[in-house]
Amino acid sequence: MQDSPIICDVDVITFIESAKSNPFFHVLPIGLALFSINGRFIYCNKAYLDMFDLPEDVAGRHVSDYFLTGYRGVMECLRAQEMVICPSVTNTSRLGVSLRYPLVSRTGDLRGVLVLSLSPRMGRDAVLALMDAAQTLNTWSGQCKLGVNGLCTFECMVGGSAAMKNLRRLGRRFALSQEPILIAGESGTGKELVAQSLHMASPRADRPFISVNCAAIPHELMESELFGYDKGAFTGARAEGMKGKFELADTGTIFLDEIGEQPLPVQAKLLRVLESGEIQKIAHRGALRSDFRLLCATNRDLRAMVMQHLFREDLYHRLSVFELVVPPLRERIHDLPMLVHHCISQCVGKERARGIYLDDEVLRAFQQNFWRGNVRELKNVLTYGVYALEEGENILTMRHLPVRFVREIQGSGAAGEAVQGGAGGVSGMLAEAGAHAERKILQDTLETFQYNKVKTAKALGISRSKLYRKLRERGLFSGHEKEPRENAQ
Ligand SMILES: Nc1ncnc2c1ncn2[C@@H]1O[C@H](COP(=O)(O)OP(=O)(O)OP(=O)(O)O)[C@@H](O)[C@H]1O
Repeated sequence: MQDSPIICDVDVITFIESAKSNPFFHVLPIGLALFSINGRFIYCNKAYLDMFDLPEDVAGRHVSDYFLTGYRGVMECLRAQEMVICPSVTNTSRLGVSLRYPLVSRTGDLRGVLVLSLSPRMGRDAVLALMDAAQTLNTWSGQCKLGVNGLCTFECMVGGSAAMKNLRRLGRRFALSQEPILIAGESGTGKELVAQSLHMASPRADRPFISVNCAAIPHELMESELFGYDKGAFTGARAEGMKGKFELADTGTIFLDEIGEQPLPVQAKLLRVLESGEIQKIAHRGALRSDFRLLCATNRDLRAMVMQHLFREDLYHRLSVFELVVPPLRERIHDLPMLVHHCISQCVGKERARGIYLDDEVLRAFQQNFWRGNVRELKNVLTYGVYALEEGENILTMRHLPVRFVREIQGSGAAGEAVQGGAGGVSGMLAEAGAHAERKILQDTLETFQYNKVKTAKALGISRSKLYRKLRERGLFSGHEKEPRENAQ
């Protein structure tokens, strides 16, 4: 797979004439379409027509006559002259996954767009595997592009670990439903990116995405922000009234970040909106309807909040029909090299990033660090490090990293081994190698059993409490879950 344009010497018309008369294109199970530089259909094979239920005489019609997101995809591919992957949704709700390549002649002239489409009905697993492959290649080639409206997509989210693959796999499936999704995970793990990716993988991808950070809104303003108000609602209100976020999200998605920060009275109103689909705008006679899809995120333990009567139980159950847990960075340390590459590229551009390396000591320290601030912390440390490089320097060493970060990892037992490197002679090196091997075994077994601690402990032949102890020693414990009592199995 490549992101650069496909260079074609073959005349597009000649290609179409031979495609039309070649039975191979009629039996090909992959949808294939060609668009002109104005976004008009030039050619579609049978699989494409069937997949999207298009008429046989579609040639000459514009992509926007039939497609919602597909339209934006083709036009973005023409504009940016880069590969664009995102779902194709027709205005009759037929769904496929499409890869769009710009066709450029040797002299650099844009000739059109070649679209390859796969139908989820052809085998969802095959479609997901293809999208994962595209994602991995995109990340490594530094070509990770945001979606057509600047939002992140699952293909752009960096990470090839089993945990991230599982997150993407479930996310793409859940995205197709209309039910709310609760995104849980520590701060800085990428919950907001997951929310954007869910929207982009949903049939509403071309519709509004309204993001609300509940922690940033004072409690007394929350109701008016979410549900809006009519003119003259209260002193200090805008004379013309204000649309609430739910109203703005009509036909699209509303994302409530830090949902755990909602005050109880607003939680009650939220539940009513979810159950009835009706919004009660302040000082408005009657109710308004809004067709929204709700996504929420939290870094708090909502179940514990329910027990403490800080979060409504009925709302919790309504929100958590689908729950996606974004794993902390230390539980997907295999993603570290990819993320490092991605963060440095974002900082200095992909050309310069290719020449920047981490020395072994830094790499070991990174692998063994607890990463309390997750990807956000990694990004900050690398940004500091890259700017601390002197002109002509290419290798990031410990002396380029923030003093606070270095002190922290020197203070933590696990990372101490990393920072001191082989300074402890043969026995130090053996201890380090042993710790490294143990960490790898723990990590691999956790991934094999999808982070199920009971199964992992059983497979390793140790008690659950010993497993937790080992995870903590090797910097793999998320601290999110409750630990079993000593002797518990
Ligand atoms: N898988 C990823 N690929 C690329 N960048 C990522 C990934 N995960 C996180 N990031 C980056 O890390 C930073 C934090 O991500 P984000 O804001 O989505 O986290 P969050 O979990 O919503 O945090 P918070 O709970 O504090 O709101 C962002 O700069 C984001 O771009």
